[in-house]
Amino acid sequence: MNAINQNAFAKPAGNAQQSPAIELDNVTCRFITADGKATVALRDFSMSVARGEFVAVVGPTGCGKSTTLSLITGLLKPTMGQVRVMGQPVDGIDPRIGFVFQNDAVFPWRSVRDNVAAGPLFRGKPKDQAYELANEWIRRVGLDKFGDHYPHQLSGGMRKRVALAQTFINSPEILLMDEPFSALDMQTRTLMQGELLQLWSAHAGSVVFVTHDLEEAIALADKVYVLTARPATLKSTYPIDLPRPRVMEEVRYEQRFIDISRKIWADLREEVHIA
Ligand SMILES: Nc1ncnc2c1ncn2[C@@H]1O[C@H](COP(=O)(O)OP(=O)(O)OP(=O)(O)O)[C@@H](O)[C@H]1O
Repeated sequence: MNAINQNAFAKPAGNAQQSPAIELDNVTCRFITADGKATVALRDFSMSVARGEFVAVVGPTGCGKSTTLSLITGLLKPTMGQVRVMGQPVDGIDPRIGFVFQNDAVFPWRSVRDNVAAGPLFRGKPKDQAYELANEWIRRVGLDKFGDHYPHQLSGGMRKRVALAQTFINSPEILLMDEPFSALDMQTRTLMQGELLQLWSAHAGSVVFVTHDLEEAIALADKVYVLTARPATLKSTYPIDLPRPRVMEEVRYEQRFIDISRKIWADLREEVHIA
């Protein structure tokens, strides 16, 4: 992928006194299933993501990580507590938020170019401008030769690049990622992690990255949140003081990385066993 040094994330206006990008205050989220049973996914959970911060969320399977993202997007409302984005209570779908999920959100019947242009077109950009921007993003994610290809003609890693272009083209101030790379093989995954950091580091956006993979969380993030087994609440928070830029192929062999991994895993392991 080409080096990226232009703004993809919209720079938030204002100064350091601003509210955090995302705040969850004592949030509880309870689901009532069709047979009337209650499941508490999150309990009294608080989290704060600063503007420009890269936060990773880890926790045992089924604890409530994806639920956290759904609360930030406004797809779910908390049973108790408050969720704020840029200082305002969440109220419906916020166009400042972009998503990348495990499953590609590409339209299989559209070419790469049409997929990438879809966001700006939907937001009302004139067609020529939307396609000019799409071509620029296709180039930035290294898919110049594949603009006319369809998703089924691409590898998993290439489809993920389309997903990143589709998301970054909308200049999100907040990017929510739910195990975006977990379906990729190890090498492609490492490449994509590096590409994501390149995109993110050039901009002022905030990222919440949910993953099962503790090493991925540490390699990418400024801060790792460890959740408890369900009902999830915050178990601990770890600032990751590894210097940036980080080289994904090398960072996990550094002694500091190994020390941090060991510490967080000791914490996470207890919860995985409970789950
Ligand atoms: N819409 C829903 N209705 C009922 N229960 C739900 C709903 N969404 C999630 N849950 C339940 O809430 C709990 C938390 O789910 P969530 O998907 O947030 O966990 P997760 O930590 O992301 O899981 P995983 O690690 O397996 O991806 C699970 O027990 C799940 O079954």
